[in-house]
Amino acid sequence: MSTSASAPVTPAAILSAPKVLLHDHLDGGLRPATVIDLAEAAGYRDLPTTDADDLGAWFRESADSGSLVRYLETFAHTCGVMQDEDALVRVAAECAEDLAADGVVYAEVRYAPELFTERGMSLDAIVEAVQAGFRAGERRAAEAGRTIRIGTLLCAMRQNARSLEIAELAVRHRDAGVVGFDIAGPEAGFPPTRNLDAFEYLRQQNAHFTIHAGEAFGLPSIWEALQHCGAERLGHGVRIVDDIKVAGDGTVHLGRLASYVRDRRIPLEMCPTSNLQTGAAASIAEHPIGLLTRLRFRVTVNTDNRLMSGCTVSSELAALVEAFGYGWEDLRWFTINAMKSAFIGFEERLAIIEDVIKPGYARLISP
Ligand SMILES: O=c1[nH]cnc2c1ncn2[C@@H]1O[C@H](CO)[C@@H](O)[C@H]1O
Ligand SMILES: [Zn+2]
Repeated sequence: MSTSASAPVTPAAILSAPKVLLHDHLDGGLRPATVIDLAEAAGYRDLPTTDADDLGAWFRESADSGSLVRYLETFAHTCGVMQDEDALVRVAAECAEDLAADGVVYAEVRYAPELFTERGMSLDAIVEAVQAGFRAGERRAAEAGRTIRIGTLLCAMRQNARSLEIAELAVRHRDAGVVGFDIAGPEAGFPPTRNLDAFEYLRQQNAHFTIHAGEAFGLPSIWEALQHCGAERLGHGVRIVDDIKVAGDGTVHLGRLASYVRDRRIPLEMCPTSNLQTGAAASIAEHPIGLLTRLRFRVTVNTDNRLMSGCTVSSELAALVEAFGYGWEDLRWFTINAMKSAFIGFEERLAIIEDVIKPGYARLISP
């Protein structure tokens, strides 16, 4: 709860607060005008419109389908224009700039390299281009007075059978800023255990990974991700509420899996607006993030796809403030939860918490 001496928790004040983002897709965060420019440059002719405002609205409306599978169809157009080095560098640089402008101080941004090979780029060249773009964007943000650091996660697509190859790619580039691995794409019908060899390899390599689980499918997916695959974090993980019973008198009972997730402090990369669009939750007020926060699960707040969901970290936090009445202590808690759960080293995480996050919120809590 905010104290009387604190700054009011307005959207503008939230924008100024330091924030941490763990779950954001590079190919779900392009500027609409950039999609149009890149389509023009590459001779990509399938865009539904070449007006930037209309295109932004088209992405938001098309993704608002109530189904993950249909939500994912919109990525054909972003991936369609991300097939050469210049495009990848530009998209990654703009991503870093846009996140910095939103007040994000540390972000882990993910994408699936296998989706950018249509015009012949190699997987290694794709990773190098995106890394170069992130570094350029960090420099431009610094010139504009904002410090941001971006770590990269490489995704393998659940429906393809390339996860070991992508896991090896992630390990090959770990000293250049690839900090982890993920599997993404349609969840139903593609359980995480299809990729056991990749997860086994990553564990042998002391590498980090998260898994999209408990979004479009329920507890078995979360259980497999944790207990068969060894995921350190859960992408979304919202369906963990299926293992929590709240009685009429308010008494809460956690099943064994929910207890495990809370006891082990497994980070939940929650993405409220995205979940409304894919049908995983009916409204922000009814989103399980309210209950999970109250029960002190390790909740983090994320964007998933800024283009398709028309959101930023600040707007997601503002929506939670409005729905649940959160104050600065709650927003700081989400932010520190996220920083503690990042895939960079302990000392680096601690430095951002002590030198950036805590002083940033202290200014807002007692100005
Ligand atoms: O919420 C999600 N759940 C599952 N897969 C997703 C989600 N958002 C995006 N992608 C998928 O991840 C790929 C790599 O970035 C995207 O191309 C999209 O297909
Ligand atoms: Zn996602």
